[in-house]
Amino acid sequence: MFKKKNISLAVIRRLPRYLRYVEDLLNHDVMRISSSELSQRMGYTASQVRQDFNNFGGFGQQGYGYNTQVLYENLVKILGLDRHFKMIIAGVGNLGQALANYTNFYKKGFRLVGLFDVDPQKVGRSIRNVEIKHINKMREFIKKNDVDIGVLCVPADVAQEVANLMMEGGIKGIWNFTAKEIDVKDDVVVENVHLIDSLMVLSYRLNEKLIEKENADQK
Ligand SMILES: NC(=O)c1ccc[n+]([C@@H]2O[C@H](COP(=O)([O-])OP(=O)(O)OC[C@H]3O[C@@H](n4cnc5c(N)ncnc54)[C@H](O)[C@@H]3O)[C@@H](O)[C@H]2O)c1
Repeated sequence: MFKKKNISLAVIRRLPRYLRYVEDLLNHDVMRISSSELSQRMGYTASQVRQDFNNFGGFGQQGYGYNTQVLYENLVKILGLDRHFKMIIAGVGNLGQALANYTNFYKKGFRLVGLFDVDPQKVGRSIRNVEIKHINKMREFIKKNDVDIGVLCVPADVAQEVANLMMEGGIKGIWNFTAKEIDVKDDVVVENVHLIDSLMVLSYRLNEKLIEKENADQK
């Protein structure tokens, strides 16, 4: 359906932002947008937007721009959001519980089907009607339910061990929140998340502004 070539990770990382933006246009009944308007509003160049979309065949028409509904549907397909992936969380502590309670994942097609922990105080309790099971039940659960994504929210020192259990069950993708870089089989996809990286980028930009101000004050 779409041109499948080696799409750079930088392009892929821009797609969710396009989707969010186009979704917002649709919510405001904007049914059509030019690439220059889209780019201006998003802070990209028009040629970048065209290039990004051309990776997937391009969805615009010369002189018309983009039909926002068509663009939205294409972005959903490209991102695989129409597949409704099944997801489990291993480690139901502060972060695991926050993620389990975040209903927007469900709205985007990620279905939370299992929660796993070792803590006897947590096992048996439920979050949003999903029961927390002991980690020793996870491998069979993944197999039986054909789970796609495993979310790793355990302490770093057991991350690889828990990731191995996920892979033995046949998990296809791991969303790794731990600080540990995990080793995975070739057919398993890993996405590492470090909120602190984003905070450090904020710190960098804040620092630049403060330096600018300090230099201006000294003049
Ligand atoms: N990437 C990020 O931005 C980010 C942000 C916050 C936390 N983290 C990381 O996420 C992880 C969880 O953080 P937290 O604050 O929720 O910690 P937490 O201590 O509140 O929760 C950890 C949970 O893992 C469980 N656990 C321990 N060993 C286990 C095992 N072998 N199998 C299954 N469950 C097990 C514990 O019982 C506990 O419920 C940590 O590795 C932390 O560093 C990452």
